[in-house]
Amino acid sequence: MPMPATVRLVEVGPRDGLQNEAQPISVADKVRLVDDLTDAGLSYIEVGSFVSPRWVPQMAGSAEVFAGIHPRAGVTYAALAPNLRGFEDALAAGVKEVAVFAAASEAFSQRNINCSISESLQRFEPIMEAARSHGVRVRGYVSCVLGCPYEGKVSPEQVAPVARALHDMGCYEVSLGDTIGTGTAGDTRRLFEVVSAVVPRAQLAGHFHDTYGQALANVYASLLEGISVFDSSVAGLGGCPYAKGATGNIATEDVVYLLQGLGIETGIDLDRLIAAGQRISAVLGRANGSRVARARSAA
Ligand SMILES: CC(C)(COP(=O)([O-])OP(=O)([O-])OC[C@H]1O[C@@H](n2cnc3c(N)ncnc32)[C@H](O)[C@@H]1OP(=O)([O-])[O-])[C@@H](O)C(=O)NCCC(=O)NCCSC(=O)C[C@@](C)(O)CC(=O)[O-]
Repeated sequence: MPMPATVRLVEVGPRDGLQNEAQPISVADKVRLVDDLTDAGLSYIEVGSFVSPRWVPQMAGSAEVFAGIHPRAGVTYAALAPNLRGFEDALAAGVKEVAVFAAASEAFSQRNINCSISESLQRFEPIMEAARSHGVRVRGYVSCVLGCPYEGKVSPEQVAPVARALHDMGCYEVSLGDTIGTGTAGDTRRLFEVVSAVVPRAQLAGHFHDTYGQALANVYASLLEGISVFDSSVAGLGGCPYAKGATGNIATEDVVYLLQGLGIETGIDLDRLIAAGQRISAVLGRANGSRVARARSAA
């Protein structure tokens, strides 16, 4: 399988990254992060979520964040919507692209969105219908594709039908999430081999958390499988509120560095990206989770 010539990065730091922070983060700081990422050349930024504030308090101000950012032409600013209520709130906030999220494990589905996998898929149908009528594009996520915090090992055969269902209902792309970061490069290759039999590779994305330090290897394994879209988080921010012990996503800076070394263009300015990650890390009072950013900032 030839390596892709170009790669698109989906920046999930403002959403997947910040949703897991216990401390309050102001709307102004969130807006600044999104604007910094826009300036760094990211073409796709997941800005927030229209979910229940009881479940994920940190995403409560997402409409205000959307109102405050300075959108740039050609950049997609997206939000998560778990149900029709979330979709309608996103639409009212001017959101043009949403993501629905399912899981490959029943226990995670219950803990994350309070329903079974099949109920979640039924819940997404009215979102797809409303999205079609409003010209809103919908991306799909499957969580726990390589392991579940409650059920342990998850097989690619469990993932494939969920990915297929999202694709069949109209998600233009399905992102496969290693929520707890236990997957290895071998697991990742097999995952894409199996799932690509039901969803074309060009419509699959990789979403790797770095809990076990395998995320960059998993991106490389995915490239070998012809996958060309990856979710990542500036400064490696993040985790998942319903996956105890899960660390952040793979750091965007580290993926950009890997891709530059492979001669794969992303259009991202690494220096500006590092500056964005340093700024938000300072706001949060935590070490930058990107190895590249730490090395460059120490130099
Ligand atoms: C799905 C629900 C809402 C079900 O939650 P529920 O409690 O079953 O919902 P409900 O329909 O029974 O409603 C309960 C209350 O929530 C309200 N409500 C209902 N919907 C909304 C909404 N959209 N926005 C705001 N409020 C809402 C609703 O109005 C009601 O309010 P009350 O009458 O009690 O005052 C809840 O479980 C939820 O919000 N879950 C979100 C979980 C979440 O955001 N998880 C993190 C994102 S997924 C992730 O990070 C993984 C990913 C994507 O990154 C990939 C990976 O790494 O795996």
